[in-house]
Amino acid sequence: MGVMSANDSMPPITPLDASAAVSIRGLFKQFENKIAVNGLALDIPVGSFYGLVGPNGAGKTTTLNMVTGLLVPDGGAAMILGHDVWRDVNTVKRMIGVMPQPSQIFDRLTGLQLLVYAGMLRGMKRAEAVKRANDLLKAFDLEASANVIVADYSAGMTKKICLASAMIHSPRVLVLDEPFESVDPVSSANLRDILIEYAATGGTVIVSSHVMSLVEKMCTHVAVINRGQVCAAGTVEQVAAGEDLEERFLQLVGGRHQAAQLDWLDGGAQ
Ligand SMILES: Nc1ncnc2c1ncn2[C@@H]1O[C@H](COP(=O)(O)OP(=O)(O)OP(=O)(O)O)[C@@H](O)[C@H]1O
Repeated sequence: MGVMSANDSMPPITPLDASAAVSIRGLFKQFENKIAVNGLALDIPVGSFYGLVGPNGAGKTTTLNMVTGLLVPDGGAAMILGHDVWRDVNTVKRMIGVMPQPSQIFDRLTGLQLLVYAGMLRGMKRAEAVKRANDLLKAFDLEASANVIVADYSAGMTKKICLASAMIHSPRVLVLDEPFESVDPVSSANLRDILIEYAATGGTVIVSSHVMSLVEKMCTHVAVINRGQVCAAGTVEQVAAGEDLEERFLQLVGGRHQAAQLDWLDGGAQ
């Protein structure tokens, strides 16, 4: 093997894939002196259930915010179903459903009102929005709380109403940041079924999650993100490479250290 020149270490830049649900090249974002996303490239096929995993601060949320047109990148390009995200942001926003953070919703509305509002905001007629809102409340086990204001929901219920509000306009791509956090096992199994069926019928789901067992169980594909770059991506089987996905994740991102470093903790002994 010859000596590597600077050019050898730079991967060739392949063009954006217009047939992908999401195609990203050279995405870059810096906050003051912190590089959050560092030349990230990824293709997410249509109909896939794609997991984004990575340690805290790896750049997952920053990437998703840029790809969904919520945050302007410092460099790079992204396409959703063939449309350039920043040149054509309104078209892109019509095609995607982004789960809002609980702090971003109008929580003085009831669950039903919030969903109808989300539907009408996307241009739906009130009657259709009400019908779909009721279907979603039922699917998400929230029927009994339809007329309760969202501020009085538990954390898991709030998460579910946020997810429902991202789905009401039947988007072609769903982008979900930590959708299962605080959601109980029964609800999360129901949500999983809804999302798997949505992907099986041609929708694309992108989830960021720290729960490796869930990613392994429900995702068709996974990308491991570390320090603002993709360090492995492909089908779950390809990335796991014959091992448990969590084990593989730990190998890829490193960072395990000895618990003994906290010897003062000492089981709480005085
Ligand atoms: N608005 C901001 N201002 C300054 N730094 C930021 C901002 N947003 C993110 N960062 C920094 O960018 C890096 C990537 O953050 P990001 O939220 O994208 O990570 P993440 O992979 O989603 O992490 P987590 O798994 O903990 O949610 C972190 O170091 C974070 O501190």
